[in-house]
Amino acid sequence: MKTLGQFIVEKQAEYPNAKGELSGILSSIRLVAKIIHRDINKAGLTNDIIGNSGIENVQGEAQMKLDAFAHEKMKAALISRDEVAGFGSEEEENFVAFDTERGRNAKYIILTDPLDGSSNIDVNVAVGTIFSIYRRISPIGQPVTMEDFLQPGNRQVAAGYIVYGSSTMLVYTTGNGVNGFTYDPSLGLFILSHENIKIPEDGYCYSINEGHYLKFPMGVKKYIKYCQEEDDATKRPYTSRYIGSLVSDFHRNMLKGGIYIYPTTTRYPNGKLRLLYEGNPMAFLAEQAGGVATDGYRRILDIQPTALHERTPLFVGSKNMVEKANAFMAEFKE
Ligand SMILES: O=P(O)(O)OC[C@H]1O[C@](O)(COP(=O)(O)O)[C@@H](O)[C@@H]1O
Ligand SMILES: [Mg+2]
Ligand SMILES: [Mg+2]
Repeated sequence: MKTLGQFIVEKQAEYPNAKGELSGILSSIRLVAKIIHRDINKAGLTNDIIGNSGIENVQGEAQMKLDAFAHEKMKAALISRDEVAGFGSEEEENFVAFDTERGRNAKYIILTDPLDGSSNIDVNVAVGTIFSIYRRISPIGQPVTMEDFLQPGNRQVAAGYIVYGSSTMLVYTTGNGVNGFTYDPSLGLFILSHENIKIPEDGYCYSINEGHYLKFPMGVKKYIKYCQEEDDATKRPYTSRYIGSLVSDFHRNMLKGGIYIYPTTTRYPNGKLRLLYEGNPMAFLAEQAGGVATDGYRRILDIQPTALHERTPLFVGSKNMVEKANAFMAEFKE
């Protein structure tokens, strides 16, 4: 049995010239995971984190109480770190510069989706937390600026997610592979349970909200038809699996193989998912595990962001499946 703490000490050399700095941030994220795990597991008993918060978030979506709760816990945990200079969140319109002596001299910024899968909170279906870490590019000694947050995903130094499912897991990368840790509430520890995760090159399911089918790009329609036609004597059909939490669909596909697609739709002409705290961290993790992540045409990690909450279509998962879907997108490029 190896705890997250022991693993971090053992892998210190992996952190890009950040001896122990990233480990400090990860230990704060681990703390947040424990708090959210504890409160999610009794959510049904209280009204503190069930239901809408009563406000609309910057996305124009009804914010759930747990969205706000998770956001506050992440912010509180990170603002107290010597290593963190600022914070960008799905739940806050602008980034937050930690404008203190400590914050101005800190080296890293964090982007987060504090609670992913909000539509599932009240119905006891798995949800998650996503984080993405960059070194700042603005000069040390000053408050961070928007340019620190608008870096392409290929500049991430770490990324990960927590999935609050049948068990709570923390899965992250620092650019040297992907490792998964399962939380043992009886010990209060995250234990290494999935070392060096590699996503199968092919998989068994596609995760797409087919409610938008009629408005999907032709390439996506053709890919869905391809998945269904694969059902013959030699090959099991691809199964449709859509949980409605990116973290949960992504995590299953990481372990079993599969593809998650959220393309452009009428309601989301640029796709629904946000590039900075959903697309980029998941793309970094997928590539580190041998998978692929595109917007249907371009590598997600090469996209130059222009706004904190900009959205992107997302095709992510098993190499062969994403490449096949991209081939259909190219064939029917509109
Ligand atoms: O309900 P839809 O349109 O299928 O969208 C589901 C997707 O939206 C999301 O819930 C968006 O994330 P948030 O819950 O953090 O806003 C993803 O987790 C999920 O994959
Ligand atoms: Mg989300
Ligand atoms: Mg969210």
